[in-house]
Amino acid sequence: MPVALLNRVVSQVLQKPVCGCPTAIVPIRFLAISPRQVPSDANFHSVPFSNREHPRVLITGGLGQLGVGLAKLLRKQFGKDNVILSDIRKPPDHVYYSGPFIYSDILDYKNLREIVVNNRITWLIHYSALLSAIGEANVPLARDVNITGLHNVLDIAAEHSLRLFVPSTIGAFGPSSPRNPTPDLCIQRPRTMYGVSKVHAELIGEYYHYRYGLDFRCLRYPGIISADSQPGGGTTDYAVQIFHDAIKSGKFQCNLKPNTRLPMMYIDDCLRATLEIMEAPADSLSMRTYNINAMSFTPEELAQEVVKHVPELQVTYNVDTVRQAIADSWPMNFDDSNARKDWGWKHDYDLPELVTTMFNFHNSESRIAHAS
Ligand SMILES: NC(=O)C1=CN([C@@H]2O[C@H](COP(=O)(O)OP(=O)(O)OC[C@H]3O[C@@H](n4cnc5c(N)ncnc54)[C@H](O)[C@@H]3O)[C@@H](O)[C@H]2O)C=CC1
Ligand SMILES: CC(=O)[C@H](N)C(=O)O
Repeated sequence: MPVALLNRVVSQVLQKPVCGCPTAIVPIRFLAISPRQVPSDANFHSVPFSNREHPRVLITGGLGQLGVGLAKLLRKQFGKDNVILSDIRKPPDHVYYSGPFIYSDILDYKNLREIVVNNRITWLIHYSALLSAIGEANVPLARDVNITGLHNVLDIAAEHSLRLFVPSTIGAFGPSSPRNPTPDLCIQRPRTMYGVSKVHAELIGEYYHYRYGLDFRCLRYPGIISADSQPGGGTTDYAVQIFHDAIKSGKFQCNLKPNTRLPMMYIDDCLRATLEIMEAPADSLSMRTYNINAMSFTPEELAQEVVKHVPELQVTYNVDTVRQAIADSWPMNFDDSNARKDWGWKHDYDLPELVTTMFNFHNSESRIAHAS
């Protein structure tokens, strides 16, 4: 590329758009600075995305606590065949027959690229990860999946002009962050591999946005509570387990201290927020990574609410030192005022509604089980 043209291109790239952030306005291939070393004349197979068309969505790590519910929500909105779930695990029957499923290991760059190309993907929701507690139990694997896997996803998303969503977490903060409340922008020095990998995801995602024009969007989720899916090895898992144990045995042994306060959210709010940030006009986003919040409670406060539905519940405490140390370094309350201001984020579920909804779900499930 001649120097004069290159200079013009670079100065265009650094122009400030309406949202106030410099965004690349020419395709990466013209700059010949693609994130992977691909030839500058390569055909990227990118499909122009028009607002009138439904997006073609790929969800990685889709068989965990959140992916199946998100696929259901997105399929309602965009059509069953436009949303592909993927994972390295075998899907249960009800998932396999509910819409497209494909094997995808995010550590296999070529396979992931092939899936994106062959299915004309325009949105990528990157859910694969090892969560906080399980990540501490297997640090090398957590590093591979959460960091190397993310690099594959980022490069493919940049090369194919995808809109990319990567969730971050309250775990991206650490003991030196302000904990009550924790704002969007503050010191982030997490002490887990999970947290370190998520800070890395936030930073490199934003870097790709400014450097290559990648449409990167990121929400920091609190601990998510769901009725019909199991958590995958995190510090906030107790807040899901208590419902199962209350119904099954009337006894619950909590692995965090009774006064451990953490931000939490019901899954429906979390999935709706994810759809909303993905659909938000780019010029409404003053940032690319937002805190979102709904409620904040301790195990003791949750148990008091659960006892209203299961009065005989007995709660004991047997503290897991690894999880407790993680929880003690995380935010107690999350400040999500920027999300509320910029793109209208609003949660629906506070603690009482959450608990009632969880019991309504479990009661209807057990009625179905008894009837059949
Ligand atoms: N569930 C929660 O409370 C929160 C979740 N998040 C984030 O949301 C995302 C989804 O979370 P969950 O569904 O709870 O996680 P999960 O742990 O339940 O599921 C993760 C999935 O990733 C898959 N996976 C692992 N290695 C893989 C690989 N090499 N290739 C492809 N897939 C692989 C696993 O098989 C699993 O199904 C994660 O990125 C997590 O960090 C953030 C904050 C809170
Ligand atoms: C809050 C999270 O990111 C997750 N649930 C975990 O506890 O690791």
